[in-house]
Amino acid sequence: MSNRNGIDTRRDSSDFDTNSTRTGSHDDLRKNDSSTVGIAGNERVISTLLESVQLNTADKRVSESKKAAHPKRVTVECQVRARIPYPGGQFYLHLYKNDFDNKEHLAIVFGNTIKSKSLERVREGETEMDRKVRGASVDDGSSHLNNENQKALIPLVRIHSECYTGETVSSTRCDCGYQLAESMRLMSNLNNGVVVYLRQEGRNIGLGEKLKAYNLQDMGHDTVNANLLLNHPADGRTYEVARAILFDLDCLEMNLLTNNPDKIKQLTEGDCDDTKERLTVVERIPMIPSWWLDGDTAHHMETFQGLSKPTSSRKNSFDEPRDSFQQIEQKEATSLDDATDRLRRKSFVASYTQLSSMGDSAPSNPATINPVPFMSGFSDPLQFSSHQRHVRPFGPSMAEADKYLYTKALKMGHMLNIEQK
Ligand SMILES: Nc1nc2c(ncn2[C@@H]2O[C@H](COP(=O)(O)OP(=O)(O)OP(=O)(O)O)[C@@H](O)[C@H]2O)c(=O)[nH]1
Repeated sequence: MSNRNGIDTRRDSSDFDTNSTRTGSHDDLRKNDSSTVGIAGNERVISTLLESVQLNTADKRVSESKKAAHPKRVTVECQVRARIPYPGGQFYLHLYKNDFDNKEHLAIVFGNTIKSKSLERVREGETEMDRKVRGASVDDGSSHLNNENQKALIPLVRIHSECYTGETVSSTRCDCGYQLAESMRLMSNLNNGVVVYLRQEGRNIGLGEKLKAYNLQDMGHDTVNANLLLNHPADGRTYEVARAILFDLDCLEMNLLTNNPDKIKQLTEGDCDDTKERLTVVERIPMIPSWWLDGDTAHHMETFQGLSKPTSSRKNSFDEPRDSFQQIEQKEATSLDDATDRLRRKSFVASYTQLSSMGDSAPSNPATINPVPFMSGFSDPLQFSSHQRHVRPFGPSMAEADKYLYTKALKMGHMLNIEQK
């Protein structure tokens, strides 16, 4: 199968190699869906399926090394850039087209120094107004390329895969909403960073298949087995589009926010274009779930303060003087639109403090705790902006996300210290 640009978009068949046990998995599932044989009730079928899962996990490991050995080179073009104000400040949203798939991948850029080469390129026949409308600068487009400041700091980067459930409707089955909000908060604080937002819903199996996987998880399977039972790889994502976007944004060196070693491997493996330039991850910044840290004010920012060991001649953005937690709180609070929102925020923080101090006896639904004295009408954190809600999820409500995180650590090799929990 080729995409409209003639590029082969088929999954590498070796990635999804079938064997005799595997080919049966869909059928077995269908059998198990029937009213006579439930998945939980048939041990023989379960053990066959699990055997198949183990075999395929082994296949997957082999195929992943093959996948990484031949990274594709992809061309991207930024179509438009626009400023987006949000409760934590503002960023520049970049929308990309590419010749690998027909999805609109995005870059969420913080600070003024990171610019897209393809957006700035002068297009034939365009007027000044055309450039303004697509968000390009109105000089000849080359000034930013000589800007020494642009090269001064190593940006904080996150490669983030779309998760409608976690980000838009605040699912606590996974940590995706938190990861996106926390990355944005850190980048906003540094005023320097990029979230490459890839449309890879459900680790690239799509929302419909992910929802089926959720139903399998409700029958007792973990996130890896659920994917395999649906005949998908545990993780089918590749990162050549991300690599091309970072190259376009001139972010060749970066501090990368991730726990996923496969991302680092794939990102840094292939070259970007005929210049043969490659991306370098100067430092991996772990994504530690905030609810695993001690105390309600324990903060991601503090956890990697002082960790920075720049290996390049460029300055590391973490070496710059940085706001304390209280200053960040104040900055975020004052960026809210009006006094009412500030009151809501105080109320939210107070609720959170109250909940944390209750330890194990905390109710799983934070809305059931006593209204905080500050302004009881706004004590329900769900009334707060989704962004803020994701930055500080309530520990007791994240039990299912914790299960998901354990599986990522134990079965997918993600670098998460589950003893920290
Ligand atoms: N198939 C599947 N996808 C899921 C599930 N839960 C979350 N996702 C998707 O997983 C993607 C995020 O990947 P993760 O494995 O959580 O994390 P990661 O991006 O690999 O690693 P980090 O960089 O450390 O965050 C998003 O596209 C989510 O929609 C699930 O149970 N099944």
